[in-house]
Amino acid sequence: MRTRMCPPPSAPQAGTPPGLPRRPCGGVWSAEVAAAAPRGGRARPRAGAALAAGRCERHRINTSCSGHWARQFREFDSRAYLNRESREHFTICRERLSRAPHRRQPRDSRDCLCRLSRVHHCALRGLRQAPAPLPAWSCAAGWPPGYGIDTGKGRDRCEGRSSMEWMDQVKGKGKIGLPHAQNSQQALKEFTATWGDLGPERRPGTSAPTLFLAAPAGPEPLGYNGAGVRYFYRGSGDASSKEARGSTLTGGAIATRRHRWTKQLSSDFLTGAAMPTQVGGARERADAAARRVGSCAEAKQAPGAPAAVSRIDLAGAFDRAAPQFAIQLPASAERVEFPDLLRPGAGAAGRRPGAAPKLCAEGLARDDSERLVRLCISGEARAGPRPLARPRPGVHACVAVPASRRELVRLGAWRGYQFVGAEGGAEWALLRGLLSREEARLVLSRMPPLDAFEAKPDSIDGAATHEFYVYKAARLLHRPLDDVMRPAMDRAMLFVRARYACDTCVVCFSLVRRYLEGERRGLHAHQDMQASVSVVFTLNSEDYEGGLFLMSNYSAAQSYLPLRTGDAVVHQADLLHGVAVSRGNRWSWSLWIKPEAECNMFVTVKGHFTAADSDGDGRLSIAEAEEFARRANLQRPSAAPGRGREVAAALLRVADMDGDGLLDAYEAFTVVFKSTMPSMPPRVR
Ligand SMILES: O=C(O)CCC(=O)C(=O)O
Ligand SMILES: [Fe+2]
Repeated sequence: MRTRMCPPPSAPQAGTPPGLPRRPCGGVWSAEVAAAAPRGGRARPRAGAALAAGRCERHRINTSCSGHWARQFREFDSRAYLNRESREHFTICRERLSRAPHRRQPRDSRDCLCRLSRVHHCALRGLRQAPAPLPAWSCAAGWPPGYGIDTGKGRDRCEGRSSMEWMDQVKGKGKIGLPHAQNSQQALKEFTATWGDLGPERRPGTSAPTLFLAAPAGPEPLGYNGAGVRYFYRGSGDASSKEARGSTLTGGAIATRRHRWTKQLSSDFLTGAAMPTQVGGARERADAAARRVGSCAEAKQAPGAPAAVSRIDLAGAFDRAAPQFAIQLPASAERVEFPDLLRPGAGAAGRRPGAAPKLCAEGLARDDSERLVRLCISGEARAGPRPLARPRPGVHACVAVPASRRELVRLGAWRGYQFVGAEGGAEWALLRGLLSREEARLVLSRMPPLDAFEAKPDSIDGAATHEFYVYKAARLLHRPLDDVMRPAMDRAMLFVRARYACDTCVVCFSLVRRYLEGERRGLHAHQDMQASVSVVFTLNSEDYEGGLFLMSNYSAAQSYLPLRTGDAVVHQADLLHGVAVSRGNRWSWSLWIKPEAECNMFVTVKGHFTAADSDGDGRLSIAEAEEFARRANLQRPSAAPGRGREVAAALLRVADMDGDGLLDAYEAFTVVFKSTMPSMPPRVR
């Protein structure tokens, strides 16, 4: 291990404060270091911080130079939120430095460090000088212009918050950077009002979208998730590949002009794990990762065990940074025990044994118990894409069930329990057995054939929806299902009308979703922006593991509601939720409820679409899109009056998800959908 200083540069150094040695790797000491330097002594900033801030200081490196260099470089490259200018600058720096005097293989860690710090320094200088500053709203707490970087140490210049946390807050609550918005609904409303400004050509100085995570000059393709929140692309380590720009920040769907919608695991944002670096194959990678998570998280009924006992096999590899899994508490469970959590060496060949974990909490899960239980399992994980050199102790898996309290509810002749809770400030209610078991059985028995289900790209993840509509825009489409669903729907509406100030609310959409093995395994975390109130019924909890999860923000752990067949979850558009099924086939039935006038809008939009589609081929060309935009009164703030073609071009750019240059009805509806969000009626009870 060496601790020598870099050789002094031959040129005299300007700007070296008295009391400090000549700066070893070129440049000047930062004011911060100078201030921290003891009189006549030498500053000793922490090595990591010093590197990240571009200072060169005594530093010990105990690893091979090239490996260390490469690792640091990769980290910097992938973590920095670079806008285009910074990225170019960074690339130039990298190239220049690779041709610089240090080009020869570094002889030791000292040379390595010098080169490393020079790259950092150069790149950071580039960042500071980036001509396109981040807009003021990029961080409410005042992220200085031109400086948007996460050093990988979890800190940035955004008032001490890591940019990760900051992003989190933006995505989860929509509050940061939105000085006028009181809540995410309002924020998103403001956001969607600027829909026309989506697009790569947005320039600084134009009116800023209210919820926008990228520098205006950032990598071009932008997309938004189900909540209407736009993400920008994280810089990729592979600068040579344009496709690599598709590597995304986190959860939700990303749409680009060039690429179809891609899936993304939400967990990788915080952990940095399983971060796909290229769009090509991102879906496959996400699927593989989902499978990995699924396979490690099995909650099984032990063969021959009494029905009340459930067993968890932590099998296979799981994400060491954020292993998560869900179990369904068996409906009949009185006591839930996990006697054999991890059997060392058991299972698939090549699996590494882990130290036996211990149960840190156990819970009772009686039917209709006062609260839903939460179970945690602690242990040490050795599994993973690469075994950990030193397993980390601590809680590695939690069967997280949101906290709740139980209340008795009467809805007409129906009497039952509701569990109420809140996740990330968004309230939910679980109505146990709002649909009776018999009704659930009838619903399943009347299910239309699989090919009658829609397979359009889902607005959340772009994959086939596999959903069947019983009502669309309040119009009944399938009587056989409605006949058996109606009593439960009426009960749900009694509940909704009593709980929310929404007298004119109607069931605007009623749909069944299926999550079949080999077909669809889940739905990314999202908010239901298409409904004022959503009601989701569980139709067959016995047949699958996993299910509906809630999240308090996009980086938070998923907590699973222990739903049983017939249970209904009622929530509003602010609840972040998704679906993950790790085994079996799942069916759910959702009601999307909104004020009648807002619901009728779909009929109006459909009328506009049909009227604009002059050749009747079901798809709008740019000329037809112009007519559609005019009729639907879609506006683009920065477009001059009378510039209809410009509006239509922006509309196509934003809405044309399959990139065929035309707008089909689904694409047109989606964009209108997102630009006209429902109100969120206040809760009255
Ligand atoms: O299938 C479910 O349980 C929920 C579906 C959902 O969240 C949605 O369609 O928005
Ligand atoms: Fe949803």
